[in-house]
Amino acid sequence: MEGRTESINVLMLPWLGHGHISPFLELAKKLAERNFHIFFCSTPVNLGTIKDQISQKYSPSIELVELHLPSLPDLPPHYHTTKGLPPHLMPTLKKAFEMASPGFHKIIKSLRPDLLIYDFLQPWAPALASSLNIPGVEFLCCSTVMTCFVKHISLYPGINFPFPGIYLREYETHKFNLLLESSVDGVKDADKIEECFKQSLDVVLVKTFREIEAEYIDYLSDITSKKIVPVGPLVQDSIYEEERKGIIEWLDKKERKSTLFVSFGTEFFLSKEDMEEIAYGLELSMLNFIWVVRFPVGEQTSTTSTTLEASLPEGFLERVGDRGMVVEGWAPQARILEHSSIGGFVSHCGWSSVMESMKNGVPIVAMPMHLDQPCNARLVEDVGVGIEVKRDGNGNLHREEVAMVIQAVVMGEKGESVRKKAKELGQNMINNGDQEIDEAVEELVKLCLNKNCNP
Ligand SMILES: C[C@@H]1O[C@H](OP(=O)(O)OP(=O)(O)OC[C@H]2O[C@@H](n3ccc(=O)[nH]c3=O)[C@H](O)[C@@H]2O)[C@H](O)[C@H](O)[C@H]1O
Repeated sequence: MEGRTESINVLMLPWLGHGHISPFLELAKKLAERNFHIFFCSTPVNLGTIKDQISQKYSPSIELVELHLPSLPDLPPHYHTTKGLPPHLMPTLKKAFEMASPGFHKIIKSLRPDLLIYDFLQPWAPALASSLNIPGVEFLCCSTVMTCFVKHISLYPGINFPFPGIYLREYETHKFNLLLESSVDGVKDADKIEECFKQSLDVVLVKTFREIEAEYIDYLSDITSKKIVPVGPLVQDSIYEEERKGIIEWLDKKERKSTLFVSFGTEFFLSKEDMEEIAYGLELSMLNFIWVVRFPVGEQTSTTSTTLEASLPEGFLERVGDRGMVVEGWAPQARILEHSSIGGFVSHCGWSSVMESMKNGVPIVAMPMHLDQPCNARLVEDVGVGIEVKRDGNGNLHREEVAMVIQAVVMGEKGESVRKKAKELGQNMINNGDQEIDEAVEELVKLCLNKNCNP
């Protein structure tokens, strides 16, 4: 395949969450660098958040294609994304996405790409591609350990998962079962996920690398008929954001590895109880911290005076003073994690956050909330690059445990091996470069050759 002259046209359709859009965009950039032409399809509001990230270098090879969702009551266009979506509207967004399949059919018929790369929740996309004799390949943005865990349970109910380091705590099992039961219009998400996996042609692409997930990649290949192909960590390059420069200037004044970054992704909103225990835990830890606090769009404050302060313990901001910074809504996470003052990341363990922390050699204070995050947190501890904050038997956080784990990870003796392993793994990730993506490209080109794509 070396020196392939003609480009391969790929249509990409990620799920509508930033935690999916971002990895798909990073994959698009890697493929564009290797003579692929990408049509990146999502809703206007999602495309609006990434268009500035498609620099001159990529703009000829990555084209944005708008997918218009039907306008449903309660779901105006700025809600056609999971970013900031009030949680109760998630089923409506999933329904609207389903209803967009005729629009997607028009797009794929007019573009006639050589290949479709799709996500985990829309089996109608590969089905439409297949009806046009266009091969479809799934790209999973979550951890392979999670995919493995779910697949094992569905194939071998009652049999222990063969990796003892990965398990669910009692209080997580209920949420996990609800996740498996969640459905839209009577069709379970789990069935759509299963169908998407099944429809993927020969291979399934996964956002990971063998140093941390080889055993799960191999096990998943063994128990399914698919070749599981890692594409690497796909960690986004940090971009300078003028409007956030105050955050970097604040960090510049902190000592090396003295400061915690605290963030829980783009979809999750902390409960009042968790918010309180995390706040007191940060206060008790006596460490510097920068904490991203988010509220569903529409509940955000017009100033930082109302919802934000009302959601923090009384006098908290005054007591922590310049030791702490609370940022509402959004922070330049990639830039913060690469800053020399950062000594730990209090994270929900969303998969992109885990990859970014690892690549920057920042140890993780794991605080999983839901979805794949508990499995990701177990993996973080198993790999040895973080320590999890344990909840009590009812799933409640306690400030003393939060403070104790934070101190251990950032400076304590117990966290010394974690800090060392995090640094070592980050260095390896940098040294390994794009090893996985080159092998994945070989697989995609082979697939196209075999399917008479126009390579
Ligand atoms: C795949 C799946 O999608 C979701 O992702 P979510 O957005 O929660 O978290 P990440 O995967 O860390 O993705 C979040 C991404 O947003 C970036 N970011 C976030 C907040 C902010 O203030 N600034 C930023 O730059 C961050 O750098 C990362 O790239 C689910 O939770 C799930 O657990 C996860 O595995």
